[in-house]
Amino acid sequence: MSSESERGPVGIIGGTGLTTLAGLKITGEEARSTSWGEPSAPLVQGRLGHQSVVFLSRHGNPHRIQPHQVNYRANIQALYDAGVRTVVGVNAVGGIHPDMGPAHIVVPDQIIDYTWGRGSTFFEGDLEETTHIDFTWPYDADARAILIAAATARGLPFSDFGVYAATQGPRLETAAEIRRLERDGCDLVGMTGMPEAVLAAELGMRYVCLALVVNWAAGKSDHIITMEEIEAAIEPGMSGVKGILEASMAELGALTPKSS
Ligand SMILES: CSC[C@H]1O[C@H](OP(=O)(O)O)[C@H](O)[C@@H]1O
Ligand code: HPA
Repeated sequence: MSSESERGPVGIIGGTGLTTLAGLKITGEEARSTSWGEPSAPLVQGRLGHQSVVFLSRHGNPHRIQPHQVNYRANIQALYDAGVRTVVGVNAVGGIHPDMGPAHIVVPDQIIDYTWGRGSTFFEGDLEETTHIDFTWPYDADARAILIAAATARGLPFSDFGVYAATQGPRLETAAEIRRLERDGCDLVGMTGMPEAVLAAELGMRYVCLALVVNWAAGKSDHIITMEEIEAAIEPGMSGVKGILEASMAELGALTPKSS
């Protein structure tokens, strides 16, 4: 744990249904440029309770950037440059696991990357050495424990495990693709979990995913997936997500940076 005066801001990357963070007491806004390009939106600085927070809307504000076109490197680099060393990535997902239907909240413990063609590493160009980071546990254990405790205390429909399948999008999956992901051991499906998680790891940041199930994945219900269904699940579900964020911010902010 670090002392109050040493604390940097906690980063929150909001996704679908979380373009802005209600409850964040905004103190400033900063348009940051990075050597990887422009992040999706200006960084919004503020406080959740006593903890300073930097909020970034993954798909821009308004929501307009497709999942395969997000500049993940610029987003993570901009947060790093703003002093963020712990990041919560909030994701809307489809549920594959039979217990993970709409409104369920999950703190996944693993991820499988099915994306392609994205800028997925900072180790590129004319470098002096090769670097292969360990990525056995893609999500930070301490940050996971904090979110899990907050979700448990609030009595929300919630799972403290799950394998997130990161697909390319922007289309949703076929039923056969979902059956394949299930055979692979995936519990949830979304389009943005990678390379966000690995880029944070490459910079030595703590990264954790807080996922809200907004629909049954393709073929897991008796109907096709509609945006109306997703929008209906987002509003109530995100209020639970915000409650978890508020309840866990101080502890997340007190985590010692991994690479200090
Ligand atoms: C049908 S909504 C798909 C959209 O929602 C998720 O976004 P995010 O992870 O940023 O919350 C998913 O990955 C897709 O981008
Ligand atoms: O069913 C889905 N598939 C991929 N991404 C998603 N994001 C929300 N729901 C889904």
